[in-house]
Amino acid sequence: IFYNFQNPIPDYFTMAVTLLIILAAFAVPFALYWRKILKEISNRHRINKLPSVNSPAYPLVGHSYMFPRNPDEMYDLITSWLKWVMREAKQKLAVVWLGPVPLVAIVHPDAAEVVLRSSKHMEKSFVYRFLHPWLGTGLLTSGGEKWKQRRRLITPSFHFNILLDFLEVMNEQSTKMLRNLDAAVQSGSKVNVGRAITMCALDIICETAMGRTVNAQSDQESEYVKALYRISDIIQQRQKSPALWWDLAFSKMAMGREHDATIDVLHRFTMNVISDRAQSKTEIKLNTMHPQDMKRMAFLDVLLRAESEDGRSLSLSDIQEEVDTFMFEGHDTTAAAMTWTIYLIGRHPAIQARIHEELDDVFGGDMGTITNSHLQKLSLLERTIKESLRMFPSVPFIGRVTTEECSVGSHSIPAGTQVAIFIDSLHHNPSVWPDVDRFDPDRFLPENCVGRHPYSFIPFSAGPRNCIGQKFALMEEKVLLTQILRKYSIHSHDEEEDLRKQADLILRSSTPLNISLTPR
Ligand code: HEM
Repeated sequence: IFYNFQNPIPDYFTMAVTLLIILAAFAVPFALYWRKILKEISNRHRINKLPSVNSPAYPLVGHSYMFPRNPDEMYDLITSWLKWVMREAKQKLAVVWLGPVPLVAIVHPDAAEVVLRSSKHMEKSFVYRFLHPWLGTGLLTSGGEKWKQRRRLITPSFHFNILLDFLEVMNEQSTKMLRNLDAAVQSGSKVNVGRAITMCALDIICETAMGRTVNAQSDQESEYVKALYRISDIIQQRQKSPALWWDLAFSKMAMGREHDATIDVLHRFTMNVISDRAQSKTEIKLNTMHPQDMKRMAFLDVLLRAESEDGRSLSLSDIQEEVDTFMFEGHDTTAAAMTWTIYLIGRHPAIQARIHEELDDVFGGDMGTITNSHLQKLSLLERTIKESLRMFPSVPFIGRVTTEECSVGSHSIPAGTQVAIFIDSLHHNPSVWPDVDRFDPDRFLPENCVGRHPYSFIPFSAGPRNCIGQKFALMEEKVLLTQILRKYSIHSHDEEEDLRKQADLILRSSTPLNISLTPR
């Protein structure tokens, strides 16, 4: 527009103005954001010095040109890259470029320790934001001061006395599960062990978190149960498909509207339960309660009585965030872990025979209530649970953002970097675990753990932001597995080589596991 076609001799004034406008277009943002821009350039420079995976990354698209069309195959691709990083490149971390955004993938305990042990890198990465509409910013998703206060307030809910009480719920619900399995075995119909375990774990978490039974094992049509499964599905699809990331556009899509309606069902249910329990709660405060008064309290009841040092308590909507978080974190994780354990036991008859022997020693054929003193004696079962969490960790990776620069050996990770600790890869790192693909519960015998890096086995994460529910999870796993194994022999028909891991929010098999039960 500044060029005069009638008179092609340059108009110096116009040219000067044009030049000034172009300079201003660059100079103004630079003047405003020069610190940020220089920092970003320097960060990119440092990230480019970090090891990467065995495929080239290109400007702007990064490694995304390699990403499979089917998002379910994405995990396979990343884990195969990380296998190369551990085995061939022998590195502790590697950068994967998600388009223009670098993600530092951690596969070695030295690097995991740097991120997890510090109280500096506790902010969660961007993928957790898809959980916010449902879970708000509860313990799992919050950060900073809010997380610290909540963690302090919620920790007493996992007091040993309260967990012991939950053993009663676990016994009752798992007896129902066994009855359902017995009926299926006797009728000769195909037994879906994974489904039976999952519904039982759901009944347990509903009763322990909210003090309310949803009877998932008998009523699979419950509106709440259906909503719980649907929302996990939708969130998983969102996480995997960048096309669904933009909130405004998503809210206009059919899936977005279903997402909102489903969350509405979940929130209405939990808020009703919370309001009911709040009205009926006694005025006794948690720190002045006698253990006897705590009998059969749900997490929710404990939260209603929780008080910080300065006398502040949680509001009903704060409690809702936490109850929803327990519902999300507290059953699919344990159900996946138990299903994998059953699968592995069914593939390894020699280990199964030893577990049966241990159960016979402890119970002497008694099929009655399982007590804490029984659980303490089931050391092989516990090692088997750990080994299966090593091979198939329910939470296969966790994401953080570094809040300040940190170093792993000679590598430096700048502040503000997205980091993912690939627990599944770290648990298969041959520099830590000899014969990584072999199922061997005796790796966890005390004498075999001597000298092992404390961050080499982290199914429940580690450091200040580790899983608050790990004791609950191990107790539940032992109870349900004991119920099944006291009575049945297990046979798993799928070969290990035919399994495909699918990592959404939770690590599962991409197809239902084919497992049969025979009375012992
Ligand atoms: C086998 C079962 C389980 C596994 C493998 C597991 C694993 C994990 C992992 C890896 C984290 C860290 C997540 C992150 O940093 O993003 C976590 C956090 C958490 N888990 Fe679990 N979990 C299990 C069971 C449970 C149960 C039964 C509950 C509750 C009853 C629970 C409640 C939580 C909560 C509230 C957090 C957030 C803790 C915080 O950030 O302070 N988990 N879990």
